[in-house]
Amino acid sequence: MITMKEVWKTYPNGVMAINGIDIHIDKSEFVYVVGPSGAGKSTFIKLMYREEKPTRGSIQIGDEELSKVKERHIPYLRRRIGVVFQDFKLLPTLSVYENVAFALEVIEESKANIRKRVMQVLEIVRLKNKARFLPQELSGGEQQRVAIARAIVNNPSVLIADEPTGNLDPETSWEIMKILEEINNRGTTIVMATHNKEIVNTMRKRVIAIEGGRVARDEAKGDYGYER
Ligand SMILES: Nc1ncnc2c1ncn2[C@@H]1O[C@H](COP(=O)(O)OP(=O)(O)OP(=O)(O)O)[C@@H](O)[C@H]1O
Repeated sequence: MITMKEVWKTYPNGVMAINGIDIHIDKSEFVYVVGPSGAGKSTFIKLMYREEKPTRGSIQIGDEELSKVKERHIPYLRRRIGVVFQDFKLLPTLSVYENVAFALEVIEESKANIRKRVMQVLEIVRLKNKARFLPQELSGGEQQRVAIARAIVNNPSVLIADEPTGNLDPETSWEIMKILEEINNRGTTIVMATHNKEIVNTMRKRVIAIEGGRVARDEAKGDYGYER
């Protein structure tokens, strides 16, 4: 599903964030990306959704080579790769419904299809009853659930999450993890960068540890491994 071959990333200021990474992630895997601050986790993840381009090497998602995707085709790529961020990134003046529908509208779906699909995903994240609310009227956990709904509305094969529980309390973080696990159980590959030791150590999924821009550890039922 996701293959990185000899991937390197040096930022324009000369920082070498990723220094030769080779990994393969299969369909339906759930993978945690861990590592010390500044280790390159966000860069690794940004390369996967084509927010950054590698300086060298190839990244393939499904049968698509990311470096060959043209700028104008990126919205279509995001249809197959959903992304969730620590700070939710919802549009503040749009309702829950509109925030989720927006992702479909940019690729010109019909109104009837939009309505059907948006209500389906709001049901998955258990927010159907708050479709008309504005983001500011929701708790942090609810806002993150909207962001997840938006990320999966196009039924992507891969969901990428960069610290999705970073702004949430432990209980709310677990609610988010439950939803991500349900989405994973439906067949979506999930890659999640996190500093949340408790979640990683409880879930016992594949753990890729990045240190100094390289894979320091890659374990099938791994643990967090750092004091934090
Ligand atoms: N846009 C950028 N331009 C220049 N350097 C950057 C940029 N983004 C990140 N870096 C640098 O690349 C290195 C890796 O950063 P990255 O954000 O990938 O680490 P991280 O593991 O996600 O850290 P954290 O856990 O603190 O979020 C750091 O030295 C950082 O300063």
